[in-house]
Formats: sequence, C-alpha cells, structure tokens
Amino acid sequence: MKKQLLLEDGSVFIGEAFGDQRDIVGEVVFNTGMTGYQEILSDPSYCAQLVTLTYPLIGNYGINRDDFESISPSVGALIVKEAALHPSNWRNEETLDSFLKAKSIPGLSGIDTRRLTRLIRQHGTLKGMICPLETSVEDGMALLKETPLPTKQVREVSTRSSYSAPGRGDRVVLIDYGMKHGILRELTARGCDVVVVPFNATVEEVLRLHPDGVMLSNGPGNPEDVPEAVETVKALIGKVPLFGICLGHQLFALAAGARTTKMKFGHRGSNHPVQDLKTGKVDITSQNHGYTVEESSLDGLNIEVTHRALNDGTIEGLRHKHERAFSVQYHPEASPGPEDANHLFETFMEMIQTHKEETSHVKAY
Ligand SMILES: NC(=O)CC[C@H](N)C(=O)O
Repeated sequence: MKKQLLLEDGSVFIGEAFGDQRDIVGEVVFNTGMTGYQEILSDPSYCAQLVTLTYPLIGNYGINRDDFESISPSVGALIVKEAALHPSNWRNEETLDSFLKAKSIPGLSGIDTRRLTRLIRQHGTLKGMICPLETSVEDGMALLKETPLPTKQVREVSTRSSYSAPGRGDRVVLIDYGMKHGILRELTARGCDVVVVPFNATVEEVLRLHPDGVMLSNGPGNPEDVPEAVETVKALIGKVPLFGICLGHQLFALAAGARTTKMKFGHRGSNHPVQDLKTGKVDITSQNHGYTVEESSLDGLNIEVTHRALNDGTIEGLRHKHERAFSVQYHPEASPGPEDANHLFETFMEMIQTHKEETSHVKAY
C-alpha cells in the first residue's frame, strides 16, 4: 500500500508501506551507517523516533538471532530507499518486513532518503508523520502541530525491576536508562558481577548493592526529562567510580552542574572521528545522539573536556577533575560500528582497581 511521509516544513515523500501498517508521528532522524540496521532498530535510544538510513539498500543480510541490542525494539518507524525482499546471509532468520510486522514497527520504502537527509541537515531534525495518501497536507500539518513529541521514553524502555548478570569479578551496578545489550556484553566479558537497576533507582538503592563501580547507560530522549536520574548521579559522584555512555554522559554532565542542548541534527552513524585531547589519538566511533553538553556551561565546574568530535568540535568526553568519574558521548560498546573505543572499558576496570586498593581497609602483608 502506498503511504506518505509528511514533514512539519510541508515536504511530502511518497513511498510503499511495509512492516506494520499503522500511522505514526515522531521526530525524523538519519543514520549514515552502511550496515547495522538490526542493531539500530533495536537500540532503545531511538525510542519513538522515525529513523531513516542513508545507505540505499536495507535488509540485504536479513535479521539474525545475535545482533539485537534489546529484546523489544522501541524505534518509531524505519524509512528506507529500498527494503531487500530476498536477504542472503548464513545467519539470516527472517526478512526485515516480517521482523517489523512481528514487532509492530511501521516501515516506508521507496523514499528518496538522500533528499530527506539533506532536508534534515538544512532545517535540523524535523517532526514527521507516516499516514495514508488521502491525508491532505493541511490536515497533516495541523495534526503534526498538535501532536507533542514524547518525553517519557526512558521510563518506557528502562527495566521495571532490578536483575543480575552474575560474575566472579567486580560488582558493577548498571543503571538502565534504555541500555544497549552491548554494554552488558562488555561488562560480563570482563567477568563483572553486574546488577542492572531501573533508571529511577535512588542513591541508597544503588549503594546498598555495594558496587565497585557504577555504569550509566545510553538511553532515549532529552536528558533534562529525567531529573530523578540526575539527582542519583550527583549523589554517586565521589562515592564510587562512575562511567557514563551517551545519555549517561549527559546525565553525568548535568549532575556536575553543566547544561545540555539539542543539536541541529545530531550524530548518528558508525564513522564519527573523535580525538582524545590528551594523547591526540583519534578513534572512529559509533554514535547516536541528538543532544550535547554545552561548552559554555563548563566554566568553573569540576569537570573537564577529554574528547572532541573532529567533524564539528562538540564535546565527546568528560572527566571529573577530582573524583573517579568519566563519560563519553559516543559508544565504546559499538554494535553497530567500529570497536576503536573499546579500551574505555579497560580504563573503567583500572579505575575500579585503583579505587579498591585505595579504599580497602584490609591490608595485604
Ligand atoms: N544514545 C544515547 O544514549 C542518546 C542520548 C540522548 N537521547 C540523545 O539523543 O542525545
């Protein structure tokens, strides 16, 4: 069935509906990765967003058992140039279309995704709606105007109750704001004894688990929409080593007194160069964010910039000047994308060891 994508600037794109057939309103964002559509679709940070992929053929290696980043995808919709009908790969289990149907995610194919992406780059991220051809542009615009974008996505995607991924190593409490499985995968691969807790866990609840370190996960939406999380992070700084990723990085910045702002069209892709300001070394990174820490808000605070995006100079990493806490705006867990930044998990593990040695009351003779 033919359907249209209406944008708030009045643009119309006509395509073929696939996957789930319902209509949907959301923020339209683009990702430039050439592969990784399964991880993108299942990354909870895309909750409620209409995601377009700039690579023109999507679904060609199908959907497999292994590449999920969450159990229940929460992305709003998928917009592509061409959706492959006959995937071919040794891991392929089903087509993109059947997966989107099973998970109630609307898809739209046959779209000039290059034109769409250029529009978003010019105007900034746009609100859009996938709806029947019969909807007039006027009615569509009115509906778009009166439909607010969601603000409670973290609540929607975070775990409702705590659970553990047991290990014999360091106890890491992972606060789940919409965690990608990749973060858990990296911690368990290092033998960590992980306890995943909900986004609104209090500092008392976290400390009662006697963590050796605390990880702040990625997650969807505006970091300012989760003030309760900021309070917890604020209270954790200085008590236990902290490592924040993406939304976790933004919450760490807010907790330290900084501000965040919405970017024009964000960073979403698998080849974003980021420079470590201390070593000068550049990592090619996986990214997915629409907000950023405001440079001017850092004056006089106890945090400093450690990493910067080479494409636009925005802040990509922060560290506390006196306490054991650091964060990055990009994804060291990759999935999808390059693993250049994976060493940051080692940095976290080393930070935990140093902290344990310094705070241990038991002396080894
Ligand atoms: N991947 C993430 O954690 C994204 C963080 C935040 N939702 C943003 O868009 O900036």
